[in-house]
Amino acid sequence: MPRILLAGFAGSMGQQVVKLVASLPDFEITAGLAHRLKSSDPADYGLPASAKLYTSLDEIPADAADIWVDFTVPASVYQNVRYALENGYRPIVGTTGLTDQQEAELKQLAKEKGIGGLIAPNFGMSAVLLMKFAQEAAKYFPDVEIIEMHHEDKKDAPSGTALATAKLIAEVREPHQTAADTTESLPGARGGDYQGIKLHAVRLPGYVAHEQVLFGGKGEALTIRQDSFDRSSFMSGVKVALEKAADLNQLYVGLENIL
Ligand SMILES: NC(=O)C1=CN([C@@H]2O[C@H](COP(=O)(O)OP(=O)(O)OC[C@H]3O[C@@H](n4cnc5c(N)ncnc54)[C@H](OP(=O)(O)O)[C@@H]3O)[C@@H](O)[C@H]2O)C=CC1
Ligand SMILES: O=C(O)C1=N[C@H](C(=O)O)C[C@H](O)C1
Repeated sequence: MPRILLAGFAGSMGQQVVKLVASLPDFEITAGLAHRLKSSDPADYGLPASAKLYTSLDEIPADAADIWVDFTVPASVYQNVRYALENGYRPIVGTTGLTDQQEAELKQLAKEKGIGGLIAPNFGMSAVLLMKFAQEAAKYFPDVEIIEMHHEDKKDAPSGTALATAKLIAEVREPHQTAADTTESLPGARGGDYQGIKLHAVRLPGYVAHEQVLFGGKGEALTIRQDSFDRSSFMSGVKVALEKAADLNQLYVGLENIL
Protein backbone atom coordinates (compact mmCIF):
# COMPACT_ATOMS: atom_id res chain seq x y z
CA MET A 1 0.00 0.00 0.00
CA PRO A 2 1.55 3.39 -1.00
CA ARG A 3 2.47 5.43 2.09
CA ILE A 4 2.07 9.19 2.13
CA LEU A 5 3.97 11.90 3.97
CA LEU A 6 1.69 14.93 4.13
CA ALA A 7 3.49 18.25 4.52
CA GLY A 8 1.12 20.94 5.79
CA PHE A 9 -1.38 18.46 7.29
CA ALA A 10 -2.91 21.01 9.68
CA GLY A 11 -3.65 23.59 6.97
CA SER A 12 -6.88 24.10 5.01
CA MET A 13 -5.74 21.94 2.10
CA GLY A 14 -3.85 19.51 4.32
CA GLN A 15 -7.07 18.74 6.18
CA GLN A 16 -8.88 18.09 2.88
CA VAL A 17 -6.13 15.64 1.92
CA VAL A 18 -6.42 13.90 5.31
CA LYS A 19 -10.15 13.30 4.58
CA LEU A 20 -9.49 12.23 1.01
CA VAL A 21 -6.84 9.67 1.95
CA ALA A 22 -9.04 8.29 4.75
CA SER A 23 -11.59 7.49 2.04
CA LEU A 24 -9.04 5.70 -0.18
CA PRO A 25 -8.52 2.08 0.90
CA ASP A 26 -5.28 1.79 -1.10
CA PHE A 27 -3.35 4.65 0.52
CA GLU A 28 -2.34 5.57 4.04
CA ILE A 29 -0.74 8.61 5.65
CA THR A 30 2.23 7.36 7.66
CA ALA A 31 3.91 10.71 8.35
CA GLY A 32 3.14 14.40 8.58
CA LEU A 33 5.30 17.50 8.47
CA ALA A 34 4.38 20.81 10.09
CA HIS A 35 6.65 23.62 11.23
CA ARG A 36 4.93 23.69 14.63
CA LEU A 37 2.43 21.45 16.42
CA LYS A 38 -0.57 22.46 18.50
CA SER A 39 -0.98 18.81 19.52
CA SER A 40 1.36 15.84 19.28
CA ASP A 41 -1.59 13.45 18.88
CA PRO A 42 -2.14 12.55 15.20
CA ALA A 43 -5.84 11.89 15.92
CA ASP A 44 -6.32 15.60 16.67
CA TYR A 45 -5.60 16.23 12.97
CA GLY A 46 -7.74 13.33 11.75
CA LEU A 47 -4.59 11.29 11.03
CA PRO A 48 -4.18 7.58 11.77
CA ALA A 49 -2.89 6.98 15.32
CA SER A 50 0.22 5.35 13.85
CA ALA A 51 1.22 8.43 11.79
CA LYS A 52 4.49 10.03 12.87
CA LEU A 53 4.59 13.82 13.14
CA TYR A 54 7.70 15.85 12.37
CA THR A 55 8.43 19.55 12.68
CA SER A 56 11.56 19.77 10.54
CA LEU A 57 13.08 18.02 7.57
CA ASP A 58 16.09 16.73 9.48
CA GLU A 59 13.85 14.82 11.93
CA ILE A 60 12.33 12.69 9.18
CA PRO A 61 13.86 9.20 9.09
CA ALA A 62 14.70 7.44 5.83
CA ASP A 63 11.75 5.64 4.22
CA ALA A 64 8.99 7.36 6.22
CA ALA A 65 6.71 7.13 3.14
CA ASP A 66 6.66 6.65 -0.64
CA ILE A 67 4.80 9.79 -1.77
CA TRP A 68 5.38 13.35 -0.52
CA VAL A 69 2.21 15.44 -0.72
CA ASP A 70 2.92 19.14 -0.17
CA PHE A 71 0.39 21.84 0.73
CA THR A 72 2.54 24.18 2.79
CA VAL A 73 3.70 27.72 2.05
CA PRO A 74 5.62 29.36 -0.78
CA ALA A 75 8.59 29.95 1.54
CA SER A 76 9.14 26.24 2.24
CA VAL A 77 8.01 24.40 -0.88
CA TYR A 78 11.31 24.45 -2.80
CA GLN A 79 13.30 23.12 0.13
CA ASN A 80 10.63 20.50 0.86
CA VAL A 81 10.45 19.16 -2.68
CA ARG A 82 14.25 19.11 -2.98
CA TYR A 83 14.39 17.11 0.21
CA ALA A 84 11.67 14.75 -1.05
CA LEU A 85 13.52 14.05 -4.30
CA GLU A 86 16.89 13.65 -2.61
CA ASN A 87 15.36 11.09 -0.27
CA GLY A 88 13.43 9.03 -2.80
CA TYR A 89 9.88 10.36 -2.29
CA ARG A 90 7.59 10.95 -5.25
CA PRO A 91 6.39 14.54 -4.88
CA ILE A 92 2.78 15.57 -5.46
CA VAL A 93 2.89 19.31 -4.94
CA GLY A 94 0.02 21.77 -4.69
CA THR A 95 1.90 24.53 -2.90
CA THR A 96 2.34 27.57 -5.11
CA GLY A 97 5.16 30.10 -5.34
CA LEU A 98 7.93 28.10 -7.05
CA THR A 99 9.88 30.25 -9.52
CA ASP A 100 10.54 29.05 -13.07
CA GLN A 101 14.15 28.46 -12.13
CA GLN A 102 13.23 26.45 -9.03
CA GLU A 103 10.82 24.34 -11.09
CA ALA A 104 13.55 23.70 -13.67
CA GLU A 105 16.03 22.70 -10.95
CA LEU A 106 13.53 20.31 -9.36
CA LYS A 107 12.72 18.75 -12.74
CA GLN A 108 16.43 18.22 -13.34
CA LEU A 109 16.93 16.71 -9.88
CA ALA A 110 13.96 14.37 -10.45
CA LYS A 111 15.55 13.28 -13.74
CA GLU A 112 18.91 12.61 -12.09
CA LYS A 113 17.24 10.59 -9.34
CA GLY A 114 14.88 8.78 -11.75
CA ILE A 115 11.82 9.87 -9.76
CA GLY A 116 8.47 11.04 -11.14
CA GLY A 117 5.89 13.33 -9.62
CA LEU A 118 3.68 16.33 -10.18
CA ILE A 119 3.64 20.03 -9.40
CA ALA A 120 0.13 21.39 -10.04
CA PRO A 121 -0.78 25.02 -9.44
CA ASN A 122 -4.41 23.93 -9.42
CA PHE A 123 -5.94 20.48 -8.89
CA GLY A 124 -9.46 21.64 -9.78
CA MET A 125 -10.98 20.59 -13.08
CA SER A 126 -12.66 23.96 -13.67
CA ALA A 127 -9.30 25.73 -13.39
CA VAL A 128 -7.54 23.21 -15.65
CA LEU A 129 -10.25 23.75 -18.28
CA LEU A 130 -10.17 27.54 -17.83
CA MET A 131 -6.44 27.53 -18.58
CA LYS A 132 -6.93 25.33 -21.65
CA PHE A 133 -9.78 27.46 -23.01
CA ALA A 134 -7.90 30.70 -22.26
CA GLN A 135 -4.90 29.49 -24.21
CA GLU A 136 -7.14 28.64 -27.16
CA ALA A 137 -8.95 32.00 -27.01
CA ALA A 138 -5.68 33.95 -26.86
CA LYS A 139 -4.85 32.84 -30.40
CA TYR A 140 -7.79 34.96 -31.58
CA PHE A 141 -7.93 37.60 -28.81
CA PRO A 142 -4.40 38.83 -27.97
CA ASP A 143 -5.73 41.60 -25.70
CA VAL A 144 -6.19 39.92 -22.33
CA GLU A 145 -6.11 40.60 -18.61
CA ILE A 146 -6.50 38.21 -15.67
CA ILE A 147 -8.33 38.82 -12.40
CA GLU A 148 -7.96 36.28 -9.63
CA MET A 149 -9.96 36.43 -6.40
CA HIS A 150 -9.05 34.54 -3.24
CA HIS A 151 -9.69 34.31 0.50
CA GLU A 152 -7.97 36.88 2.69
CA ASP A 153 -5.44 34.37 4.13
CA LYS A 154 -3.74 33.64 0.83
CA LYS A 155 -0.04 34.32 1.20
CA ASP A 156 1.11 34.72 -2.40
CA ALA A 157 0.01 36.97 -5.25
CA PRO A 158 -0.67 36.50 -8.01
CA SER A 159 -2.08 33.02 -7.53
CA GLY A 160 -0.14 30.14 -9.04
CA THR A 161 -3.10 29.48 -11.31
CA ALA A 162 -3.20 33.05 -12.63
CA LEU A 163 0.51 32.96 -13.33
CA ALA A 164 0.21 29.57 -15.05
CA THR A 165 -2.67 30.97 -17.14
CA ALA A 166 -0.53 33.94 -18.19
CA LYS A 167 2.34 31.64 -19.15
CA LEU A 168 0.07 29.46 -21.30
CA ILE A 169 -1.36 32.55 -23.01
CA ALA A 170 2.12 34.02 -23.59
CA GLU A 171 3.13 30.78 -25.36
CA VAL A 172 0.55 31.27 -28.12
CA ARG A 173 -0.33 34.93 -28.35
CA GLU A 174 1.05 36.91 -31.26
CA PRO A 175 3.66 39.64 -30.51
CA HIS A 176 1.70 42.34 -28.85
CA GLN A 177 1.99 46.09 -28.34
CA THR A 178 0.28 47.84 -25.42
CA ALA A 179 -0.10 51.62 -25.23
CA ALA A 180 3.17 53.04 -23.88
CA ASP A 181 2.10 56.60 -23.02
CA THR A 182 -0.05 55.81 -19.97
CA THR A 183 0.62 56.69 -16.33
CA GLU A 184 -0.51 55.24 -13.02
CA SER A 185 -1.62 58.03 -10.70
CA LEU A 186 -1.79 55.34 -8.01
CA PRO A 187 1.19 52.94 -8.34
CA GLY A 188 0.09 49.38 -9.04
CA ALA A 189 -3.33 50.41 -10.34
CA ARG A 190 -2.79 48.45 -13.57
CA GLY A 191 -1.76 45.29 -11.70
CA GLY A 192 1.19 42.97 -12.12
CA ASP A 193 2.68 42.33 -15.54
CA TYR A 194 3.69 39.00 -17.09
CA GLN A 195 5.02 39.57 -20.60
CA GLY A 196 2.50 42.36 -21.16
CA ILE A 197 -0.42 40.46 -19.60
CA LYS A 198 -1.86 42.35 -16.63
CA LEU A 199 -2.73 40.31 -13.53
CA HIS A 200 -4.97 41.63 -10.77
CA ALA A 201 -5.21 39.94 -7.36
CA VAL A 202 -8.25 40.41 -5.10
CA ARG A 203 -8.17 39.18 -1.45
CA LEU A 204 -11.50 39.21 0.40
CA PRO A 205 -13.29 37.23 3.11
CA GLY A 206 -16.01 35.00 1.74
CA TYR A 207 -14.06 34.07 -1.38
CA VAL A 208 -12.28 30.72 -1.81
CA ALA A 209 -10.54 30.60 -5.23
CA HIS A 210 -11.81 32.20 -8.45
CA GLU A 211 -10.35 33.42 -11.72
CA GLN A 212 -11.56 35.44 -14.68
CA VAL A 213 -9.71 35.81 -17.95
CA LEU A 214 -10.98 38.83 -19.87
CA PHE A 215 -10.38 39.10 -23.60
CA GLY A 216 -11.23 42.27 -25.51
CA GLY A 217 -11.66 42.65 -29.27
CA LYS A 218 -13.16 45.16 -31.67
CA GLY A 219 -16.69 45.72 -30.37
CA GLU A 220 -16.76 42.44 -28.45
CA ALA A 221 -15.38 40.75 -25.38
CA LEU A 222 -15.02 37.24 -24.04
CA THR A 223 -14.81 36.35 -20.35
CA ILE A 224 -13.84 32.91 -19.10
CA ARG A 225 -14.43 32.30 -15.41
CA GLN A 226 -13.99 29.48 -12.94
CA ASP A 227 -15.01 29.26 -9.29
CA SER A 228 -13.87 26.94 -6.55
CA PHE A 229 -16.57 27.48 -3.95
CA ASP A 230 -15.12 24.82 -1.68
CA ARG A 231 -11.65 23.29 -1.23
CA SER A 232 -13.12 19.83 -1.85
CA SER A 233 -13.06 20.92 -5.52
CA PHE A 234 -9.31 20.24 -5.57
CA MET A 235 -9.54 16.68 -4.29
CA SER A 236 -10.51 14.88 -7.50
CA GLY A 237 -7.23 16.10 -8.99
CA VAL A 238 -5.22 15.10 -5.93
CA LYS A 239 -6.83 11.64 -6.08
CA VAL A 240 -5.82 11.21 -9.73
CA ALA A 241 -2.26 12.33 -8.93
CA LEU A 242 -1.98 9.83 -6.06
CA GLU A 243 -3.31 7.02 -8.21
CA LYS A 244 -0.89 7.83 -11.03
CA ALA A 245 2.12 8.70 -8.86
CA ALA A 246 3.81 5.31 -9.20
CA ASP A 247 3.65 5.47 -13.03
CA LEU A 248 4.98 9.01 -13.50
CA ASN A 249 8.41 8.88 -15.11
CA GLN A 250 9.29 12.56 -14.73
CA LEU A 251 8.35 15.56 -12.62
CA TYR A 252 5.38 17.01 -14.50
CA VAL A 253 4.11 20.56 -14.08
CA GLY A 254 0.34 20.95 -14.54
CA LEU A 255 -2.40 18.42 -13.80
CA GLU A 256 -3.43 18.46 -17.46
CA ASN A 257 -0.16 16.72 -18.33
CA ILE A 258 -1.02 13.55 -16.43
CA LEU A 259 -4.74 13.29 -17.21
N1 LIG B 1 -2.73 23.28 -6.25
C1 LIG B 1 -3.95 23.50 -5.77
O1 LIG B 1 -4.96 23.02 -6.30
C2 LIG B 1 -4.11 24.33 -4.56
C3 LIG B 1 -3.01 24.90 -4.00
N2 LIG B 1 -3.10 25.63 -2.88
C4 LIG B 1 -1.85 26.11 -2.34
O2 LIG B 1 -1.49 25.23 -1.28
C5 LIG B 1 -0.77 25.95 -0.29
C6 LIG B 1 -1.43 25.74 1.07
O3 LIG B 1 -2.71 26.33 1.03
P1 LIG B 1 -3.66 26.31 2.32
O4 LIG B 1 -3.82 24.92 2.80
O5 LIG B 1 -4.85 27.10 1.98
O6 LIG B 1 -2.77 27.14 3.35
P2 LIG B 1 -2.78 27.05 4.94
O7 LIG B 1 -2.05 28.26 5.42
O8 LIG B 1 -4.12 26.78 5.45
O9 LIG B 1 -1.88 25.75 5.23
C7 LIG B 1 -0.49 25.72 5.13
C8 LIG B 1 0.01 24.80 6.23
O10 LIG B 1 1.42 24.63 6.08
C9 LIG B 1 2.02 24.80 7.37
N3 LIG B 1 3.41 25.17 7.20
C10 LIG B 1 3.95 26.40 7.15
N4 LIG B 1 5.28 26.31 6.97
C11 LIG B 1 5.58 25.00 6.91
C12 LIG B 1 6.78 24.26 6.76
N5 LIG B 1 7.95 24.87 6.62
N6 LIG B 1 6.70 22.92 6.75
C13 LIG B 1 5.53 22.28 6.92
N7 LIG B 1 4.35 22.92 7.06
C14 LIG B 1 4.38 24.26 7.08
C15 LIG B 1 1.16 25.87 8.04
O11 LIG B 1 1.34 25.89 9.43
P3 LIG B 1 0.95 27.21 10.29
O12 LIG B 1 -0.46 27.54 9.99
O13 LIG B 1 1.18 26.73 11.70
O14 LIG B 1 1.90 28.27 9.89
C16 LIG B 1 -0.23 25.40 7.63
O15 LIG B 1 -0.68 24.37 8.49
C17 LIG B 1 -0.71 27.41 -0.78
O16 LIG B 1 0.50 27.61 -1.47
C18 LIG B 1 -1.89 27.49 -1.75
O17 LIG B 1 -1.70 28.46 -2.73
C19 LIG B 1 -4.30 25.84 -2.26
C20 LIG B 1 -5.44 25.33 -2.79
C21 LIG B 1 -5.45 24.53 -3.98
O1 LIG C 1 -4.28 29.60 -1.96
C1 LIG C 1 -5.30 29.09 -2.50
O2 LIG C 1 -6.38 29.04 -1.91
C2 LIG C 1 -5.18 28.56 -3.85
N1 LIG C 1 -4.02 28.48 -4.39
C3 LIG C 1 -3.73 27.99 -5.69
C4 LIG C 1 -3.18 29.13 -6.55
O3 LIG C 1 -2.40 29.95 -6.03
O4 LIG C 1 -3.48 29.17 -7.72
C5 LIG C 1 -4.88 27.26 -6.32
C6 LIG C 1 -6.22 27.88 -6.03
O5 LIG C 1 -6.29 29.09 -6.68
C7 LIG C 1 -6.40 28.06 -4.52
